[in-house]
Amino acid sequence: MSDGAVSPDTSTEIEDPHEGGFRAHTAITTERGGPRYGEFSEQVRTLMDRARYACPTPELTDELIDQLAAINDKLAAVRIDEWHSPAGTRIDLPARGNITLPPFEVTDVNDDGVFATVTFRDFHLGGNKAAHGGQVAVAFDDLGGYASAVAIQGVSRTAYLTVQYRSITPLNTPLQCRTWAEKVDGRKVFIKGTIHDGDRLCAEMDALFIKLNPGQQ
Ligand SMILES: CCCCCCCCCCCCCC(=O)SCCNC(=O)CCNC(=O)[C@H](O)C(C)(C)COP(=O)(O)OP(=O)(O)OC[C@H]1O[C@@H](n2cnc3c(N)ncnc32)[C@H](O)[C@@H]1OP(=O)(O)O
Repeated sequence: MSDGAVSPDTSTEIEDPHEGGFRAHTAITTERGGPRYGEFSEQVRTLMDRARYACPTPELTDELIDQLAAINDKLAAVRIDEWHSPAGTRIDLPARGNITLPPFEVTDVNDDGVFATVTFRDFHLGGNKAAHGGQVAVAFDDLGGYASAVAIQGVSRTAYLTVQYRSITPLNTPLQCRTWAEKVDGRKVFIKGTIHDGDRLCAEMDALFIKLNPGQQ
């Protein structure tokens, strides 16, 4: 750490023996970042929402830059590796606490796949109040990876992922996402997915995930 500051979190920055690019033994947690980490994530998302639609005066922009720079300095001082950060490992929070994903809540995992409620926010705007197509693919990639992990009980990477955009995917609306393994052929896991707004199909996914070999990055 360049400024000599020592964060309590960095004490957990230990090398974890692992089998590939995605670590099979990434420690999931409900505690990292403290009991209010979910509120912190929500504030970050709200910041992105507000920034997306804000038109600040030049004076307010100056003020915000200073405030955000101060916040960024505080966060830089507690930077940690991806395997131990709360973002991505807090399984009690929407999208495992990963603020880069459209927030989703997994509601069921069973033989029919992974079922989740996903809500695209203001900052996922593509245009005319619809979600950006790339953000729809992000949701599918993560929840498709989840379905692949369930199917093979291991880690995989996306080889391809195609999305058919069937109708507008609305913002700020809880949507029903389902992803499931259609077929497993050796290391190849063929994944399908849908996102619905009620009865209306918004988008469909067709993807191939490849199970990583031991030691594969
Ligand atoms: C409670 C907590 C739950 C936690 C859940 C966590 C979920 C997290 C979810 C996060 C999710 C995030 C996920 C992400 O974001 S992953 C990030 C995005 N993906 C990547 O960066 C992947 C980049 N590509 C690669 O690394 C390699 O190409 C891979 C690993 C994919 C395959 O290279 P590898 O050298 O290993 O394998 P191979 O080349 O011998 O191929 C093997 C077989 O596959 C067939 N093949 C390969 N590619 C294609 C293709 N494009 N179309 C059709 N077929 C294809 C191939 O013909 C062969 O078939 P066959 O000859 O055997 O029949």
